[in-house]
Amino acid sequence: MEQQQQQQPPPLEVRPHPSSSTNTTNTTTSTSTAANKGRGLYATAAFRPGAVIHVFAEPALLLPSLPHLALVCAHCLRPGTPRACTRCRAAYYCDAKCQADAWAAGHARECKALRRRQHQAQQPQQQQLQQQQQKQQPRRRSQSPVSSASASASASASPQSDAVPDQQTAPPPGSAAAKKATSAGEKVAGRSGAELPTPVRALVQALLREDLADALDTLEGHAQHRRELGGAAEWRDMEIMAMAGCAFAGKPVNEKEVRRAVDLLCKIQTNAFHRYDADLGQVGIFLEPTLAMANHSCVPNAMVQFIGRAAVLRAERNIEEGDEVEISYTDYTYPYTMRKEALAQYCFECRCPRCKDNLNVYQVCAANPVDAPCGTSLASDASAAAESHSAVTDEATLALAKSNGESATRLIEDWSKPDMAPNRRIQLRAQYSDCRGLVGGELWAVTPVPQVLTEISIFYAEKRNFAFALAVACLVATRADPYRYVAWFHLVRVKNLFMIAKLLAHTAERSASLSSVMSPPMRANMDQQAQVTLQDIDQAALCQMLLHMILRAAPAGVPAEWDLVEMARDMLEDIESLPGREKEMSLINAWIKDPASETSKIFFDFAVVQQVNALASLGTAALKMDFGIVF
Ligand SMILES: C[S@@+](CC[C@H](N)C(=O)[O-])C[C@H]1O[C@@H](n2cnc3c(N)ncnc32)[C@H](O)[C@@H]1O
Repeated sequence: MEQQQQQQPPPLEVRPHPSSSTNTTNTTTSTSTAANKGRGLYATAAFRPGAVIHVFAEPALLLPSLPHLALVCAHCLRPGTPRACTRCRAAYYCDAKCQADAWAAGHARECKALRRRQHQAQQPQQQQLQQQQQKQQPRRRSQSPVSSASASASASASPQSDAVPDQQTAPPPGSAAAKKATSAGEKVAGRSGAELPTPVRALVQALLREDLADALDTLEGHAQHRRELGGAAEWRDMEIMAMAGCAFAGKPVNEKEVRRAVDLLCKIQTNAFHRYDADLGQVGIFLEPTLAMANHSCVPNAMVQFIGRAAVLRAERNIEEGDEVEISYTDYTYPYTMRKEALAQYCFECRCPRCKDNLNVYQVCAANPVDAPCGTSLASDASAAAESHSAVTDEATLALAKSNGESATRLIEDWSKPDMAPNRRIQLRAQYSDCRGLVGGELWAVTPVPQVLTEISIFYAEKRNFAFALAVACLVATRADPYRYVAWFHLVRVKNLFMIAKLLAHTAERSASLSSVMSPPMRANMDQQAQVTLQDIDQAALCQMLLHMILRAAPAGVPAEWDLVEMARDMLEDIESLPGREKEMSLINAWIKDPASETSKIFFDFAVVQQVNALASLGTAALKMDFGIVF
């Protein structure tokens, strides 16, 4: 199926935004506005929410990020225990097939280039420092950073020697910018191929592979804008990386090459996707030239999901033929100013409805409903419920969502700094306390409340208090997720369903013994409530149905390769092999066969929606007792 889709041209057309006044291939000078978004992707067919628009199976660039080099396969980016390429030791693969495919796709040249640099990186540090000092002198007289690179290029033996700061652009010694610049130099100084920062590694590939450089040439990079407005230190970082890239790729480090390399870096920065893994975080970068034509909106009608090497473009809302297909470059549930900061790296200001009126998640949910087919959502009436939520109807709550959402998110980021965490429980209490205004206003879906609750659920699970972990996860899945991510198949929602299913597997197999840190009388009271709630629920049936919801949320045609689907299938096999569940199995099978029948709807509402909501209520009680805030 994947191959079939791959052979088909995408049902998409690349063309300039209707109100763009210039040919955007060359718009490198100014910040884009909504009226000048450059080119965009336009649908040549209609798509319903959840439909796969296209599978981009052959990325031009797919690269693990530096911290994940030894944790994911360099060819398919799947996590595991990959083995190193014995020649360069800078690429790891799951198996011989991935290695052979990667070799053919370009690693052959990269491997050679990286090995060529290996012995230089092993030079004694002292010797490198001496070289660096010798080369500093003449460069201080040069006018531009690029020409300074040119002056020293012929003498340059390693990327480190090219990383010497130019005085014209150097910030005052000891300033914050100077420290940053030094660290940028350190990023590449004396490193082996296996230690190259991800953008430099991407650049090396672009310099070695003409197909990739050609693809990048057609893309927007905002080089001039970045140079003029990005700040001298940032620009010098780019040049240092560009020089390192040239040196590693075996190119002359002269003005022309460095300028081209900086341009390529800008294009990579503007057009590459960051690939996230639920457990590992940002595992790598992905770039495909057609997909790179998709513009941004904070109320997007499409989303990208990564499966193995492929990027799957799916409709998030109804898309009609001729509509522009827009995706979100950042998490659209974050507060306005934080989205603005994140989007600044793409050199434009977003003017979507969410940004224009600084709407909260409930307002967006109420105004932009996405229908959920029967048996797919824990809150299929979320948009209707949002319409009457005080975050939509009451001015004071609206203002609270705006101001507290912003301030609490920034406070929580501060608490997440390593030196601010004396103890995990204290940290979580402080973070929950930062959310007290939002929780008091029943604003469960407003960032950072769901994020803090998810951390609390993980904390409970780590403490083996699976009942409370489950209850808090259900709170997120019912009171937050359907409002902040309106599409029932959104990855965050599906992952939270999986978290609930995994926790249910624990609570079902244990007697839900709870160990919280609250006072003994409270604990006794709470344990009892938890026990009663859990006893009332057929945990195996609930788990089984949640797993089937995950299977339904997978993109059609490519489910088998989706990690979540693989894990859900494994768990389902275990549950379905349990003896003595014939009655439950026949009900569940009827629901799977025809989820829209009246009996199935009643069954789903009772066995799933009501049970998860009962657990969510337990979650609010658990939070009050364990993380309660004295007002
Ligand atoms: C990945 S590219 C998308 C394709 C791009 N429009 C082009 O013509 O090459 C990202 C760039 O598109 C522009 N862009 C994307 N979304 C935009 C938006 N909502 N408003 C204004 N410009 C946008 C910005 O210039 C941004 O740096």
